[in-house]
Amino acid sequence: MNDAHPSSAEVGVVVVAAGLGTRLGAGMPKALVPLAGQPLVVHAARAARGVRGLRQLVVVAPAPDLEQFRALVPDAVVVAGGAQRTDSVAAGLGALGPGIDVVLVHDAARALAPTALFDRVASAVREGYDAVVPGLAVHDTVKQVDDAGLVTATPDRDGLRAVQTPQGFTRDALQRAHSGGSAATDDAAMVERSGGRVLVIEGDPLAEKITTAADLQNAASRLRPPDGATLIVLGGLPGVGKTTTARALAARKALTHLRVDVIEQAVVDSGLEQHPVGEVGYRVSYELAAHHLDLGMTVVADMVNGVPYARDAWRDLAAGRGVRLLEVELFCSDQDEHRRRASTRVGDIEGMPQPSWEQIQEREYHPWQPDLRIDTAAHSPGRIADTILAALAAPSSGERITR
Ligand SMILES: Nc1ccn([C@@H]2O[C@H](COP(=O)(O)OP(=O)(O)OP(=O)(O)O)[C@@H](O)[C@H]2O)c(=O)n1
Ligand SMILES: C[C@](O)(CO)[C@H](O)COP(=O)(O)O
Repeated sequence: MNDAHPSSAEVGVVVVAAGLGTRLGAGMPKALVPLAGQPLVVHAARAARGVRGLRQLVVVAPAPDLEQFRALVPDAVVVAGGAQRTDSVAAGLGALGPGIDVVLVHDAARALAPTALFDRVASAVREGYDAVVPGLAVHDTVKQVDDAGLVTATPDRDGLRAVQTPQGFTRDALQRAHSGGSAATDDAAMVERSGGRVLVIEGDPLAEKITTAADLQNAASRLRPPDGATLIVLGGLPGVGKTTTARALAARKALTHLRVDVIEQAVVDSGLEQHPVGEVGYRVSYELAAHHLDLGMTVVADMVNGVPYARDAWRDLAAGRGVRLLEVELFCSDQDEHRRRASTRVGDIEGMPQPSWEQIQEREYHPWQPDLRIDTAAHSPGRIADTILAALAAPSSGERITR
């Protein structure tokens, strides 16, 4: 084991997407093949982009298609790959800028690997390993055979793991392994050969590789939303009535109410942070929302959602899971009424500070184009909930509505 990396280590992710996809046989590079309406490389980049401490995203694409990949993943450095996967990883590694200590190498073909897996791998590298690889236990008995098919060994399957990506490395270890000029079907094998210590951590069935048409179908069925799963994103300044609206919705329909204040106070109570806790509440909300959407629940995200980053994260999450998204902005057109609400409201979460009217007015809040804008000065909470449920029942028209 190497000396532990500081937890502030900056992460670079290399998504290798330069393969031809011969076994899939889609008539185009595999990373461009659509899954739930978006190319595999877009799914893979979305998950990679969420990893904590990301400094740079590199996508390695087939040489003739660089411009197409640049348009699909505009925030990535896109470089041309080589004939073998190892060559493509080397090209990606060469494109990484300074200040990166931890490198994650990921197959675009493992398009559904979740961000949480990237985070777990990166954290384990920071604990001080040269390489960290996610893997799943092998359930079949595996035989080793010779060229004639004769069995030469039956390894104990308890000691076997089928490994996945993202695979994580200290930058030094990965560069050392690649400088040896050898090749392998995964980069961890090269680190093993160069004497590095490689840790296998628990993988994720979602990170399975899409190799054949049947794999693509399986991935599509994982993404197909259970009937009715919908993400309702509420947004608006503190005191406009988001939580009241969410409660009115919950009284009418079984749903998951994700209230960021509850999460933030729990984090503070745990002693990990103090108010204001930064983005942790939002990040926990994204993960919980994904989990509940996968269970087929409708989820109401109740938080200010004032900045484009948060709104984009919700959009990406809904698109990635193929669920309907309804963005609802609540506002209070009557300033006196808004101020009255802000100054008279009694917090129902012990320990959670209430923002003052001045703090509310200074809160960062960018103009938005949601599906629905509702004036809470003009409608009762019950009426607002009914309006939102009516919008859910209607087929999505793409029209922006203000009430
Ligand atoms: N020369 C190569 C070969 C593979 N890859 C990438 O490595 C990952 C794993 O490879 P695989 O799933 O085998 O993809 P393909 O090589 O495209 O598939 P096939 O062998 O069926 O052609 C994929 O994301 C693929 O794009 C790459 O970047 N460069
Ligand atoms: C890196 C890898 O995905 C780990 O399972 C795998 O080895 C890639 O192999 P492929 O032959 O390029 O699909």
